[in-house]
Amino acid sequence: MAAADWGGKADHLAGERATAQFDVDGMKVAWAGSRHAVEVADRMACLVASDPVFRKDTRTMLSRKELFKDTLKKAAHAWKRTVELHLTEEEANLLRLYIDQPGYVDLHWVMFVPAIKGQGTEEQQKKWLTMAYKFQIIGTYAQTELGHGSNVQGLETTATFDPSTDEFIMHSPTLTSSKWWPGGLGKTSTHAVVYARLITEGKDYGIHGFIMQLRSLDDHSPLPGITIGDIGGKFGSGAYNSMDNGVMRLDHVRIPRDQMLMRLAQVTREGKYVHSDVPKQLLYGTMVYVRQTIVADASRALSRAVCIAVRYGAIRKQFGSKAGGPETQVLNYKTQQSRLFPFLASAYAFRFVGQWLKWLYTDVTQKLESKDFSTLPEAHACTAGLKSVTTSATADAIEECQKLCGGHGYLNSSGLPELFAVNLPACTYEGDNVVLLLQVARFLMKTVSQVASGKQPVGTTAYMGNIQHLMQCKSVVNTVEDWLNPAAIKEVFEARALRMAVNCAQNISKAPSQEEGFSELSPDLVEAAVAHVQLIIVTKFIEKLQEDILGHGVKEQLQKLCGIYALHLIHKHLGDFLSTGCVTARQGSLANERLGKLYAQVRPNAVALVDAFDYTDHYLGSALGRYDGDVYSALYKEAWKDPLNETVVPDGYQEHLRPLLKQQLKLSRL
Ligand SMILES: CC/C=C\C/C=C\C/C=C\C/C=C\C/C=C\C/C=C/C(=O)SCCNC(=O)CCNC(=O)[C@H](O)C(C)(C)COP(=O)(O)OP(=O)(O)OC[C@H]1O[C@@H](n2cnc3c(N)ncnc32)[C@H](O)[C@@H]1OP(=O)(O)O
Ligand SMILES: Cc1cc2nc3c(=O)[nH]c(=O)nc-3n(C[C@H](O)[C@H](O)[C@H](O)COP(=O)(O)OP(=O)(O)OC[C@H]3O[C@@H](n4cnc5c(N)ncnc54)[C@H](O)[C@@H]3O)c2cc1C
Repeated sequence: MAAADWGGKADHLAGERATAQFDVDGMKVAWAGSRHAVEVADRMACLVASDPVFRKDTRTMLSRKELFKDTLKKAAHAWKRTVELHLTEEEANLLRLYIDQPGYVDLHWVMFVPAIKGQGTEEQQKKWLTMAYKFQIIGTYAQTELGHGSNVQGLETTATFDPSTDEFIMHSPTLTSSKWWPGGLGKTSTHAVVYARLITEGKDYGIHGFIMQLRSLDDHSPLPGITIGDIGGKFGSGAYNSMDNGVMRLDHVRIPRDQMLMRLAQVTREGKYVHSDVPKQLLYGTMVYVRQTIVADASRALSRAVCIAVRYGAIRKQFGSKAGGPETQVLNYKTQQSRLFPFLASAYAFRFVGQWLKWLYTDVTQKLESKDFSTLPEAHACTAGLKSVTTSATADAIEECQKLCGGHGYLNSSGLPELFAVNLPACTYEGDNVVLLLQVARFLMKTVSQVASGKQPVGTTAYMGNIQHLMQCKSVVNTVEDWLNPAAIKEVFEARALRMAVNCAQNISKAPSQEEGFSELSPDLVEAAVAHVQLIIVTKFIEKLQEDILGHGVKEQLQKLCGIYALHLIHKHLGDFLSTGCVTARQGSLANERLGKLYAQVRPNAVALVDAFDYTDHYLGSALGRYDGDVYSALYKEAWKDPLNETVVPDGYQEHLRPLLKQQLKLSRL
């Protein structure tokens, strides 16, 4: 039966859209950041959706080889369209984003180019970036090794300077020093920024970046001394398997001295090591940059999952009234709302904190250019912490959205399994989330000790300066309505974060050494770091609401979402709030009561709130999340695309199924 026979072309969600109490166009602008951003995103999303080369509806059914080739085709076609249409950098980035298929180009643009920009001298940038911008070379970021990822200082690859030839000898001395994971390394990249221990005049100066050519620009074969390949299949069908994450071993490969990235440190012709007067942490600058972009990716991934689950929840009906009345939309169940609406609120919260983080990163970069390094530690803590909290929450939420969609959510055609598989590794890449939270905790412990010695903290830790008040204050909340007050919300989040940090600092000081104390207290430190990061997200949401927000009812909806985001965290982490004495049990239950009321107020706006993400059906890639809500026709149609349905009688019937059935039949007749 043809899919069309199951239903018409109507907008099955029209009724839902009619109940919205705000201007969806205005919300699109608030989400995107500006009218211009909405317009460019729309244009690029439509360009991708209307181009048959960018189809992805059968992606999960391709073999790894077919998928990889499809990724190469899409990347080449995207570049062709970029050149033909003279796309700006902003447009080209969006084009890549809406193609929605991880591939070598991500590493080239997101890591290789920024690493050279951040760590290369002007001369090096001119030489390498000119080629990289034209795709005459393809680059990756080769840091992680088989034996070490988190511990960057533990990397083993060596770069030994040979003054007799003015070259570095790049070498993998052990199996564990094999480069392992870099995206695009396996089969595509012609070049890489390789991180290795710099050895000159017999001394090991630690990790530095080097530009290496890996493959011939004529026939793509690996250069002499380089063994290179793909590390193998990864979690999920389709998903991150489009990326050729690679392994590489180097056997005394020589590169000219000027291929060491020399902005932060240099090796002279004679082999002298010279360090510039900049902090050595700038070597980690590319990671700070990418962590900041990952926060934006997380809000996008979360909003996609929420969009699918909300639209489907409005279509899916289960159980009716006892009197035989119509069945209930599953979105009307309070349990569904209490599981799903915090994710809707989180998507908006992460979006706004991501926009702020982008501003912070730009601000820090400008300061670094004028040799002001004072805000670098805060930028590191903010990017590390927000990357960690937003990606962990997003991965958990996508998984829960699959459950919220019931059985159909488990189908590849729901789009959710692939979305989960693609975003799950964000909890690990660019820094394991726990390792990054420990970096935040280290920053917090330093700040607490500075406060104790009378120094006034600034930026996202400024609240710690209010220590006298925050260590002993009691929440003013007395009624359900009091939880609508942003100042009351902010105060309890500040008090909780500060008290958790101070508790940790006090307990560490009782340990035999700072290091032992930090190690012993690390589970508590991770929780203190999470509390601090959640405070940042809540604060930035509240600050967003103080801006001019245009459009009928837009601000009101955002206020409700901000309330949901903050109050669901109080509900979820009530143990923290109670044990630090920031709220009483009664205030906790008032928060929960307020939350229930907010869910009810958001319910009629839920579909319009996900429409404001402005995603095309192509980008969503979900039979359940379609704009028109024609879910059942779509599921039915998608099923027939499966290769198993290419024949009515399956392959293998003659060899395995028929003989079995025949034999069993024969036995039963005996
Ligand atoms: C369908 C989907 C379709 C398409 C997707 C579309 C688009 C995708 C777009 C983008 C995707 C993004 C990326 C691509 C995907 C994946 C790529 C992945 C790449 C990678 O993973 S690269 C490898 C990353 N590796 C790591 O992150 C390693 C983590 N480890 C570290 O960072 C450090 O080693 C660590 C843990 C910080 C420890 O450092 P160290 O050993 O030096 O120790 P200390 O703790 O003593 O620190 C010393 C000192 O330095 C400070 N510091 C540390 N890091 C930084 C920093 N980054 N910046 C500034 N300062 C830093 C630290 O605080 C200490 O300071 P102190 O002495 O206390 O003052
Ligand atoms: C899909 C994907 C793409 C990637 N792309 C690239 C790339 O392009 N280039 C590149 O160089 N790398 C890349 N990586 C590697 C990535 O950066 C590392 O996997 C990451 O930094 C984590 O390091 P690890 O794998 O060594 O984990 P490990 O450090 O071995 O972590 C294992 C466990 O130990 C815990 N742990 C580790 N240290 C501590 C500690 N000090 N305290 C407490 N717990 C600790 C962690 O929390 C984790 O639970 C990629 C990884 C993935 C999954």
